Amino acid sequence: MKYFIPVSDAKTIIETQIYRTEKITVSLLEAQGFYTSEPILATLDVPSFDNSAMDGYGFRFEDLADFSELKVKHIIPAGVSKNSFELARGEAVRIFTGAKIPEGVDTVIMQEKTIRIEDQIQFNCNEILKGENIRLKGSQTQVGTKIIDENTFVNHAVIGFLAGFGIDRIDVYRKLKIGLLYTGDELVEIGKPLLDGEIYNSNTYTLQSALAEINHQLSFINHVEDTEEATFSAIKNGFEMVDVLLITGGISVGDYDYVKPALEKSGVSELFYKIKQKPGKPLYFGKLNKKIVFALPGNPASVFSCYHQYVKPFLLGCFGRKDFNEEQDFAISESFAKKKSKDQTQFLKAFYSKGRVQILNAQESYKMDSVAQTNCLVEFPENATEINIGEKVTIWKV
Ligand SMILES: Nc1nc2c(c(=O)[nH]1)N[C@H]1C(S)=C(S)[C@@H](COP(=O)(O)OP(=O)(O)OC[C@H]3O[C@@H](n4cnc5c(N)ncnc54)[C@H](O)[C@@H]3O)O[C@H]1N2
Ligand code: MOO
Repeated sequence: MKYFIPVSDAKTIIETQIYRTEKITVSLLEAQGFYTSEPILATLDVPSFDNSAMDGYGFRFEDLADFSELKVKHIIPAGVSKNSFELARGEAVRIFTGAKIPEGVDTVIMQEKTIRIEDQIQFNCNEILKGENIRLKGSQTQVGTKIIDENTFVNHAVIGFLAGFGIDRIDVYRKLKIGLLYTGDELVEIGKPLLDGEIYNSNTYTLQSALAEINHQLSFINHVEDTEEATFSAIKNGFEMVDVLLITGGISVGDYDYVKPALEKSGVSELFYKIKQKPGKPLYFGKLNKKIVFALPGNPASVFSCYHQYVKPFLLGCFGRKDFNEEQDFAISESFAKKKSKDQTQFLKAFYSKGRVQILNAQESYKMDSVAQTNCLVEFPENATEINIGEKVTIWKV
């Protein structure tokens, strides 16, 4: 059991819990938002035959030495394989974009560069090179070559690329099943009026949309009453349905904070509780068999920061990703100087642009106005006591 640990220790502990989900096979369109679990090999040469890149005329380049005009003899639309003719000397074929190049043709001229008089075409031979406007078989990809690596994020571009090979099913890693419990009797759903002392639930919206941005969905979002029994049974039931349970609020030390005792009662092994950081000090990370739980502190900006620093890296890590948008050497701009005590990392809402980063006002964990403006978190390291203009810092893009 680790208590009140440095950020780096917390990240290491989380990393040791990252695991791969099973491989599943899904249809090409269903694969959107998943990561591939196997390399994919080309099932075809693409293009699978030599074809014309233009609407125009195809001919034998060497004929240009002997003929000042060519006679158009055959018509070849796309989708038609017409190779059953001999292209005689001095002849051309009328051909269209994507149509198969017939035997004998080695060059295509686009029609705008020609003058057609009845069945003859003329053009300036100096404007055309041998082989022009022909897309050669296998010039994009040759059959058997690797076209997609394992762990590739499947987006519309990848889907379109694979469709070009006629690939209709692919192997991907199953997505994690994630559920969300949120605690707090003061919380009201948007759309309902607020009574005195109540606030709108916003944390579940932050998390639901953050997960959507990484193509994950929540299996459920349940509001939990602030009682020990309700918290225990919500956690117990929640674990039955998911791989990863997220909880917000109720993880601190107040009389109505039942999450930690309920996790203990559910048999969860605590992997750490509390991090030397701001915001998000009382973050809890635990495990029940293979199932993972993150209990995030309820303050809205703590939820935002803990999601980016811990939850998202875990979820992406389970897909084999290690690119967590961390970038070094951003220079602090504008008149911002902040002192803090040693022994605490701070994640400061900030805005980066062109290698420079401006730390925003309103860093308190109940304030969301800076969260709405931020495009990165600046890491104010544990042992640093000041952060000054011009200083180079690490940022985490959000
Ligand atoms: N005596 C101490 N008190 C507190 C400590 C401490 O160390 N000793 N830590 C503070 C810190 S830091 C944090 S962070 C919070 C975390 O508290 P909880 O996780 O128990 O969260 P709650 O008390 O339930 O809520 C905190 C705050 O956030 C609001 N909240 C909660 N859920 C939502 C939601 N879904 N949407 C919007 N806002 C939400 C809630 O109303 C509270 O204002 O503890 C400090 N206290
Ligand atoms: O750690 Mo809390 O998130 O500072 O308010």
